[in-house]
Amino acid sequence: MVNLLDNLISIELHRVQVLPMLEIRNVSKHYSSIPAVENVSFCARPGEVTGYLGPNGSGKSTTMKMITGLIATNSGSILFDGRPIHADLMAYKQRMGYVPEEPYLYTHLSGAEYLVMVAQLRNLARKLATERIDGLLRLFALYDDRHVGISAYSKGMRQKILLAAALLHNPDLILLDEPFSGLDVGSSLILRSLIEELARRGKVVLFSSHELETVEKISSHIVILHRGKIVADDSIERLRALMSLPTLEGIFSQLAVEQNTEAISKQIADLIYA
Ligand SMILES: Nc1ncnc2c1ncn2[C@@H]1O[C@H](COP(=O)(O)OP(=O)(O)OP(=O)(O)O)[C@@H](O)[C@H]1O
Repeated sequence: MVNLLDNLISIELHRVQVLPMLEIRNVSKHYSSIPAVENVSFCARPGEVTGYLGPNGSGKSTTMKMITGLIATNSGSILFDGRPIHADLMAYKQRMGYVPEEPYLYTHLSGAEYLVMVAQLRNLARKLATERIDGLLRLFALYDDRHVGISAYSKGMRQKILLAAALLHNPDLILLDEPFSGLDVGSSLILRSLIEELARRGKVVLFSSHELETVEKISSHIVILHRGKIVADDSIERLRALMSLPTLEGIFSQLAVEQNTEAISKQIADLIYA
């Protein structure tokens, strides 16, 4: 009986250990002498959607870029699956999909050509790549425009290409920096469900957004940054209970909005009428 219990515990421990987890430990970044991110620590777990929030300039994109390995930290460490990401950055990048805030695309390529290039960089087998690219282009409603140059794509179409490129290799870690930017209502609803579905299937999903209603609907875990520092790191339910506030907007306003928004809007209107 004891042996059986030991075995069960060891199987459970093993199961817990093999689940990939993203850990940010005391990470700081400054540009020249200006601090952008200060001593930030949090975890994003598989099966959860972690919403990363903060006002403009609070350090969200800087954190995302450090997690991708695109920019270096000044201090602290970032671990995935228990290993520092820089221990084998190439292997880590094969497991990561990233949608950047700015759409850096080769606009002289068509949507299909761009995805083929990404598939090659990801070392995807040709047949698998063709199937996935065709499927993603159809599902993102880009198939009819697949041979059109990206320079002629709308903002939303470019965003969908970025999303397809980030998901093509079925990554374990999905980093989405304002992924709803430019998407129409239908596409946003698809992306919302997709984020939830990918988390349900065990992916680690970290996404930043200013759309608090969406974040509230799909995130199980909320991290809020303010001036480069973490001011909240908890489940949405616990944040609501702890702060006795019913909505994420109320919680966010209390923790991270300093301006008197009504007064400022009135001042702007008064200014242009003067
Ligand atoms: N390349 C850079 N050089 C110098 N300062 C930078 C650079 N990138 C970001 N910063 C500064 O770092 C701080 C954090 O910027 P960051 O882009 O991470 O904020 P953010 O939370 O993503 O903002 P937003 O919501 O507006 O996208 C800001 O003060 C910004 O001016």
